[in-house]
Amino acid sequence: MPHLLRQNLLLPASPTVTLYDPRTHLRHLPPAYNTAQTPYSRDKDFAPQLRYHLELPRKSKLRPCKIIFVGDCAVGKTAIVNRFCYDKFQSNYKATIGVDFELENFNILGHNFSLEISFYRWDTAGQERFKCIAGAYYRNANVIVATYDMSKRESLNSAKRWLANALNYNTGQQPLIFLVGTKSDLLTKEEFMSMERVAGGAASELQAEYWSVSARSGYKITEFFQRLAALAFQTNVLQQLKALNATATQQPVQTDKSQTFDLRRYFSGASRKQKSGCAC
Ligand SMILES: Nc1nc2c(ncn2[C@@H]2O[C@H](COP(=O)(O)OP(=O)(O)OP(=O)(O)O)[C@@H](O)[C@H]2O)c(=O)[nH]1
Repeated sequence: MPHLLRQNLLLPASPTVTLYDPRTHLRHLPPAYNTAQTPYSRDKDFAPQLRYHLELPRKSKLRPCKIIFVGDCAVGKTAIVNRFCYDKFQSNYKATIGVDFELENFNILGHNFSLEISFYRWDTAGQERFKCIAGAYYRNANVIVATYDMSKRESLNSAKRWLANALNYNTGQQPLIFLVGTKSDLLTKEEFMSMERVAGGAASELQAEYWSVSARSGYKITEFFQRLAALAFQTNVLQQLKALNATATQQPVQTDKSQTFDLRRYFSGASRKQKSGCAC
């Protein structure tokens, strides 16, 4: 056990403490808002090959996940993020100027995974100077969250346009797409159900996963972010696994072609060699 020499006393080193937070510590894949209607996994758990890959001794560090929120001004983008990150809600509207940015750390299956969340405004008068950074904001998004205000039906059409614009900057990759209806607390039960039917249809067309939320009441905010983080994590790890497999198949290590290539044996063998100091 490592010791520290403090004031001539041998004291045990204090253990690294990771506080357990049920909001951000995930061990299973959280369900979709509507499990019958999602383009993504309907399983109750992560893909088996993901758990298998995470056990491998040689895997690269997980890249942070870039999430962009798009949608009309005042639909509630900032409020959703603030409710999840700080558990706070402000009823007075303060317009976002340029880009706002939040970092949220998850621990998924024992691995650290960060979400880089940003929301951006560039379409209002006097903010033309921010247009030049639009490309940087949109590009390389792992997740796009298109938001609309459930109490303003026209904002759903705007959300579709915002999403199309963001996708134009991400043609080389396939970001996860969510369509999120905000301010569900402002609707009666009938209005809510009617709006969900319309927006659910739009989400299917857009091949997006649909969620209704309320930053004011907190309705489905945590569930939404947990689902988003877990799906982004799974996509990230499976992409890494695919890249490793591609590299491994380009460098055959077996001469007997009748045997299938076992990635786990290959990497565990490599790590044993390293530990024993064998240079061959
Ligand atoms: N009733 C209700 N009001 C909300 C909710 N979410 C946001 N609002 C209000 O809607 C207004 C706009 O919210 P913001 O989160 O600032 O909207 P935004 O999309 O970030 O706006 P921009 O910064 O202009 O892009 C504020 O007055 C919020 O208090 C909600 O869930 N329920």
